[in-house]
Amino acid sequence: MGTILCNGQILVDGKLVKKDILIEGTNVSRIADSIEEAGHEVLDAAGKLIVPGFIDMHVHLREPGFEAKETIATGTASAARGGFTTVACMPNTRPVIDTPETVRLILQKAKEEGSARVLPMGAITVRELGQELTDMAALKEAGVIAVSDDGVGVQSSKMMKDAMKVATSLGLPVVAHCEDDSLVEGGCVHEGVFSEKHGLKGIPSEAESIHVGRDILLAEATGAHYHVCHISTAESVRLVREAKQRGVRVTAEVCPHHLLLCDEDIPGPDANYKMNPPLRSRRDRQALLQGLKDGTIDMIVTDHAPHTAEEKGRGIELAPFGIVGLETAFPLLYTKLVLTGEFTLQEIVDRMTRVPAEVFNLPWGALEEGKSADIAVIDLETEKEVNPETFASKGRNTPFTGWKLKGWPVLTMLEGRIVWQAEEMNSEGARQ
Ligand SMILES: NC(=O)N[C@@H](CC(=O)O)C(=O)O
Ligand SMILES: [Zn+2]
Ligand SMILES: [Zn+2]
Repeated sequence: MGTILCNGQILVDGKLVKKDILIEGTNVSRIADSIEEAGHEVLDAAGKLIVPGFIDMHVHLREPGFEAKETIATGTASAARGGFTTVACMPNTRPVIDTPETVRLILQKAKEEGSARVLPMGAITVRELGQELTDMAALKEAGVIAVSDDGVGVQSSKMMKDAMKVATSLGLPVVAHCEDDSLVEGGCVHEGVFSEKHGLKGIPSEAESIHVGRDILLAEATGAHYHVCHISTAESVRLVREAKQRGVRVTAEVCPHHLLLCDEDIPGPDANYKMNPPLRSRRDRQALLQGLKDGTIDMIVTDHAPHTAEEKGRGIELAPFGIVGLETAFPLLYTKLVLTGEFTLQEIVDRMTRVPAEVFNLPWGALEEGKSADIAVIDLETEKEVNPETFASKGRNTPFTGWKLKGWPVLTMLEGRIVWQAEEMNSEGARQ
């Protein structure tokens, strides 16, 4: 017996079209105007949007080592609630994902307890200390899909160049957290209007852009696929745009919070507005929107970075950087970028499905007959307030509390298995 998702709307060349979808086993077996076949479970998706499960190439699941912040079980449950079926997890765990054993542990846990598919990223350097390259061949063999020292920048140009050479020989993208430590020196927010007003140490834009520029040159020299993490400055966007025009293999991701907020929007010294890179200026935010629009920035990721309430309660200077994002990403983007007319629904969905799949050469991100039944069903009508108490994530650290949003995922399917289902999506039973 399969499942028929009936009467939902799918995106076809930018238009919403009503279709029935038959899911059998782990795959989509048929998409048609109407599927009347008897003997299947029927789920009524009337009026709902049906999209491929979202792919998030930048998530912190925190396990092993930081289970008070998040676990593979809670982080992937959070993903499922947000309509994500595939998440790439960053290696800044304890231990760092720098050995095949840790890769295997994560894959095993994800298989046993996960509500989303987990793709581990391996570290570039041992313990992310920037001193010695990891055994990338062994990491790849164990299942990593890319390498990254996310959480810190690779300070040495020589180390980064060597990393690119090895990664390229193995076909692994180099995913870079771009941050020059010598320019950061204890900053906690963007160096700009907010830092000045509150007398806080700022993080200048060049701290990021310098690495982007350096790494583009290194990618050009080595032929590496270089991917810029959480891009946040106008200068970084310009550098990526120019590099793409010259044919360098560079791709980039941006987070919803950088697209929707700037430092002027921070109401006060609240650690829920503290993340790395920080919320930049109004001009930077405009450059990110433009970069996403024109394809300079390829994809949207959350950089879901849960921390405990105790950690985030230490004040803006002492609290760790990071905010959660999986459960609010699509509603934020839909309400603030699609309903406002700045982006089309197709543009936003593509940057969360098809594009990350293409960039990282993954076989998911499309809703097609014969493909994996990774599906998100989304209610575009009901407005709800963001309430962190309802999150499946252990993290409550979000600046979006109380925002009134539409576009909430109500059902998520991973390889044909329902991994999140809002009450309103209860099955009507088998069709006779
Ligand atoms: N983005 C953040 O503010 N924090 C991330 C690290 C990172 O993504 O660089 C974390 O691990 O908490
Ligand atoms: Zn980072
Ligand atoms: Zn991160």
